[in-house]
Amino acid sequence: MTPETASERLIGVARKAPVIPVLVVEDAGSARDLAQALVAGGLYALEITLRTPQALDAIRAMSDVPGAIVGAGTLLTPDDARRAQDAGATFGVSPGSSDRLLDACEAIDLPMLPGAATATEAMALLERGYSFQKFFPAESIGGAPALKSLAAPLPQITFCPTGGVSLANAATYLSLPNTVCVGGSWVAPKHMVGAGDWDGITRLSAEAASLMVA
Ligand SMILES: O=C(O)C(=O)C[C@H](O)[C@H](O)COP(=O)(O)O
Repeated sequence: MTPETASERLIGVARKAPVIPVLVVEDAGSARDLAQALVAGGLYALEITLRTPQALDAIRAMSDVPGAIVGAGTLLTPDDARRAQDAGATFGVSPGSSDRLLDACEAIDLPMLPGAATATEAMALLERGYSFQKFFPAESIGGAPALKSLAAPLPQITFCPTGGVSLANAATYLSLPNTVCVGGSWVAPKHMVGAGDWDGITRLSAEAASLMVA
């Protein structure tokens, strides 16, 4: 899959809801309930980070939840991309990018949302064909003002800011012309997942889903 096609497809996915939950799953046994709770609130694209031993099993468990569009985050290596796809991930997300990782995702047709933190990184990804990028770690590299500044010289890049985004600042990002959605872990807090508070997570999901995109 070409980078152009990957970005186009993922922007389509990103437009389905203003927030992509970033999930760190410790217990694959509750992954299905978690995905159902988020989808019930109106968030469909889910990013399961490959940061826990249970992540691939969680992707497997979530991938047949009706309405869920399951992706894998924290993809760092070609092997990560292959294992995530084998488990059922339909897209990949990375905090940054490397040629090896992007080559692998293109070769196996896994649409990829690669990360950029500077104009130079964003330009390199654009040169390769990725017009949809994750802006990471959003809050600590200048937040919405920094992302707004990138929109002036690079209006052809659309971003999903992630890292430090919360209900309190998401609307500011979503009002930017170059932001189509945000990523964040706040919709599935560890204590609520641990307690199996699925109604509570559906409420957080619905609150996030009602945020307006400019
Ligand atoms: O794992 C990845 O692929 C990442 O790039 C990092 C995540 O996007 C952030 O850790 C989410 O940040 P918070 O919403 O502040 O918890």
